[in-house]
Amino acid sequence: MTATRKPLLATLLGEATWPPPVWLMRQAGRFLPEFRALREKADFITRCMTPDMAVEITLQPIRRFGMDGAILFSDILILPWAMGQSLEFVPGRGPVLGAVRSQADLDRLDPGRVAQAVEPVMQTLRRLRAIVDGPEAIGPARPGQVTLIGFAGAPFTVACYMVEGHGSREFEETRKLAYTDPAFFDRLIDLLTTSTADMLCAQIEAGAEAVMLFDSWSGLLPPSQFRKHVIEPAKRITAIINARHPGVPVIGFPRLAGLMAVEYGRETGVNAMALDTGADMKAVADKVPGTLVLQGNLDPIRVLAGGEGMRTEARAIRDAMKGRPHVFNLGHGVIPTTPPEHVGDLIKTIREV
Ligand SMILES: Cc1c2[nH]c(c1CCC(=O)O)Cc1[nH]c(c(CCC(=O)O)c1C)Cc1[nH]c(c(CCC(=O)O)c1C)Cc1[nH]c(c(C)c1CCC(=O)O)C2
Repeated sequence: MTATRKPLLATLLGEATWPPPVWLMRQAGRFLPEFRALREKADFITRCMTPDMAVEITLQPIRRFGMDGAILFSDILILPWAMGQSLEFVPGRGPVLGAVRSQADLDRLDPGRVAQAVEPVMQTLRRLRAIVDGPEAIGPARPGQVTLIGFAGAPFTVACYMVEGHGSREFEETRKLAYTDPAFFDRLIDLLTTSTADMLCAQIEAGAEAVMLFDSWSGLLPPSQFRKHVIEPAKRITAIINARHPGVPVIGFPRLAGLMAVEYGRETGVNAMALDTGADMKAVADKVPGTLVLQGNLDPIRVLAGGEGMRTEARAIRDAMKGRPHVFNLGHGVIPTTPPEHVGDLIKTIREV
């Protein structure tokens, strides 16, 4: 007797399932009216740190659409916050942090306090795992079908926000500092590499069945810096996870990396690589090992636009990946103004085979 495996987990472990499993980056978010309703009640960090709320927000999209994956509701900036960096999410502006630009700034942070600070997140995961593996169906998702995904920001992307102190298109201060004070920048990346690996392992111990490493700004780096600050840390984090939790898949997302994504996919040891909107999935598939699972990569604006154009493009991506392990997703997060019906239509389209 073999238990029916969860489609997303099976795919992340290398099985070519058909139709492909589907979930969407930022599926738990502002495009859902039920998310916006909870948003009135508490600020963002409180929502992340209150298990009742985080569990609810994680499950909202599953109840409506029955995606194959439930991604933990949290944020990549919870790690620096847990180390003691000041963090505020300012409506209309995004995250604002007390910039860390010197060794003295770094010395004020304490990785030793992370485990305790993120304990509510671990409680959220324990509760979510009990729910996804419980006897009750979650909306249209069948019982036992949903895979629980944990995540963290990759060291370079988290360093971008830590050093810059806010979002940016170019992160000039961060990239300049990597050149003017490489010793400091290397220590920051090193600290983030070990603490990110620890946090992802803790998420797995709390119930995450797969983990994703978001490197949203990796594409800003030239190849030599990309190898040093993107590929090397991802390789170390994956090796630590593999050693402590063999068999738990790691998804890497080197966003905007262009051709360097191929090197990332070949060298980091990740089980799966998420591709951004600009990548030609088929062309990448031809250049990486057939065992590397690919995830992606419909343009989020296609989902905003909806209609036959969205369905045609979604089918084209799905069908081009047939026969190889593929997780259907977007090339970046769901746009907050996306009509929820478009998301429902997309999930139905992927599964219509
Ligand atoms: C760079 C980055 C961040 N956070 C994240 C990334 C990497 C992915 C990407 O490139 O989008 C990752 C993230 N952020 C959030 C999740 C939760 C799970 C999910 O994907 O649904 C995940 C996986 C919730 C969130 N994180 C944030 C929100 C919106 C805050 C709110 O509701 O007030 C959500 C739902 C806030 C956030 N968090 C961050 C920014 C820049 C912002 C402000 C901009 C924005 O609002 O989108 C940092």
